[in-house]
Amino acid sequence: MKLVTAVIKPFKLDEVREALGEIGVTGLTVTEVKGFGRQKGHTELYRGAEYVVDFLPKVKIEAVIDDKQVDQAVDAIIKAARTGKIGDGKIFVRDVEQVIRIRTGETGPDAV
Ligand SMILES: Nc1ncnc2c1ncn2[C@@H]1O[C@H](COP(=O)(O)OP(=O)(O)OP(=O)(O)O)[C@@H](O)[C@H]1O
Ligand SMILES: [Mg+2]
Repeated sequence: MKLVTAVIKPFKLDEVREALGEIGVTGLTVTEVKGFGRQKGHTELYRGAEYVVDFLPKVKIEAVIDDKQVDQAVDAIIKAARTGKIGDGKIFVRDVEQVIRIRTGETGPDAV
């Protein structure tokens, strides 16, 4: 199992959620976050130097996904979240050791 974390533009949340739903992703956690990438959010020129003036609002989506579906999920996120403009976001993929469904005690991929 992998944890797929995507930081995206907030207005793309619905499209990404739908795209993940279509490929059978069963659960998601969504958090409002702020961040910056290579352009360092809004930048401002002051005496010839660029200064960071803000973090930009983004939405972070976290989904634990069976290994077999990870590539499909990443593709779906890219397709739904991409505008082609700067700040479209990033996707991080990490290994997940264990998942436990609290109600039933199921573990591993059955609990996802
Ligand atoms: N290296 C990173 N580590 C953690 N979070 C990051 C990293 N890079 C980007 N992010 C998060 O993703 C958001 C969107 O990043 P963004 O798409 O601007 O990346 P970028 O590398 O600047 O690409 P682009 O040139 O397309 O804008 C940031 O606001 C930040 O929250
Ligand atoms: Mg950027």
